[in-house]
Amino acid sequence: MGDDFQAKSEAFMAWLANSTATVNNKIALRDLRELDAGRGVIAVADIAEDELLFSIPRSSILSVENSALVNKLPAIFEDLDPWFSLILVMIYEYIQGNKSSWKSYFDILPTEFDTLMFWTEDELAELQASAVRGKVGKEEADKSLSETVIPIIRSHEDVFFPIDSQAKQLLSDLDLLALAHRMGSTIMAYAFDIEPAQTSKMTDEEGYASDEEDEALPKGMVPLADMLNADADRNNARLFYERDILIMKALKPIKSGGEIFNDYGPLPRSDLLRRYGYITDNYARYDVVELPFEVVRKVVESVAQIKPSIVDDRLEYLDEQGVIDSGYDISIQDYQQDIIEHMSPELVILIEAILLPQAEFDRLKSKGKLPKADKLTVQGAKVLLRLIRARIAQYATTYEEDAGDISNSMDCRGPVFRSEKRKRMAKQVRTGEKWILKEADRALSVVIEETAKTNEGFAKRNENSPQTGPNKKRRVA
Ligand SMILES: C[S@@+](CC[C@H](N)C(=O)[O-])C[C@H]1O[C@@H](n2cnc3c(N)ncnc32)[C@H](O)[C@@H]1O
Repeated sequence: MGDDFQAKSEAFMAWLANSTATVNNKIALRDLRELDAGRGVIAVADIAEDELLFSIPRSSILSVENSALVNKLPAIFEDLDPWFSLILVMIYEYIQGNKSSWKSYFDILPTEFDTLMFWTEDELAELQASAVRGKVGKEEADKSLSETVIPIIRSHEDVFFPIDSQAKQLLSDLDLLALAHRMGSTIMAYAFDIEPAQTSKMTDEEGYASDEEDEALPKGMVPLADMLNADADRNNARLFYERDILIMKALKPIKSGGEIFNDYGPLPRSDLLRRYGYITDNYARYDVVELPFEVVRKVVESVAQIKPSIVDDRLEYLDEQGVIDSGYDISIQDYQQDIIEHMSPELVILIEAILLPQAEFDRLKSKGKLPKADKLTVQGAKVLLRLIRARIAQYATTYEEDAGDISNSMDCRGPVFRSEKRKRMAKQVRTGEKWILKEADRALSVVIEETAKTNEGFAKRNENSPQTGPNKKRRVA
């Protein structure tokens, strides 16, 4: 079975060889469907650290810059963001069929996805109270694609549809919407942010760039570079941007037979599922639970010793100071360390600000100041504990109910039916989140008990600790 699959892989590699790409003969594109991992790149001989795996000319990248569409309709791209621009280019090139330079590449790109955008309501319900459900954005995507991409195609049908093709007659608006979703989801799971030949992008000392920096970069589909699967622990290759070519290099020695892995950055499993449609335990350490602002608000209102209108005033001030967010993350890690390390600093500030006596709050406000993010009082810890428990109660089942059942099937691979597989992945996500909440509950309870005796503030935040909370950064791909 799957000869078509193999033939397509071979045609793709032949197409690549016809460009000025170079591919090290120690690597090969392989069928990894038995591992439920589609295609992947493996080493067929031992590879040394820093060895070049392949290089792709910038001219082979499927991007706005390289597509004939930009010459035919330059004006449509003027105010269009990188996503919609690349979606349009991909639809255009796809519709050109054999006439597109990227035909062999399209032949190996997916037509179906397990990303959350394509899950049924029934499947999404298995995520229970995970905040990721609110991030799928299906309706918003339907609306924005229908209002931007489809009208552009319809008003330039002469350009988008080749005269001799049936596509114009055959593709209804609904078909175009489905095609736009397919291209959008391909971009989400496959595209790279293409750094210009001369980069001015700011990264921090760990090599992370802010989301804003990445969003500004044009997106492009980089053939072969996107055939690497990814793994947080087994990452052994990385793409480097040079003036005329992009180079994939080994970051460490790779043994013959080993898979070559990229890294998608420190993504919680919920986001891995949303963006890439798969999960592995190796990303569990990046899991977070979001405490939605509405839950925070309800809890602080219920515990505050002040009138609701005063709570509102304080929240307004906190908003001016940039403390209010749609949600606050708590992360996993090791609760032997200070619990406060794993809480969003803004959440601690918010809770402590609500608990302050009025005179103290007024004093801070008059100086434009805020309570310290590194000091949580016992009262603050109690509020946090209520918050954690309110969040736990939002999930339909308990950690214990879920955990027993997934222990032997954490990898979720193999020949299971698609819907069952999705539900099992959802269960892994929600169980990971419940574990964080359970650990936070345990750690807070211990700390409250111990520190209640002294009534001192506790849990100093280590100034050198990594940033947590809503402003997390992403590693440059
Ligand atoms: C950039 S592509 C990698 C190539 C892909 N396997 C293919 O056949 O086209 C990303 C997609 O590969 C799959 N994938 C990536 N890493 C994986 C892994 N470690 N295990 C299973 N699937 C993986 C996911 O479906 C993801 O959306």
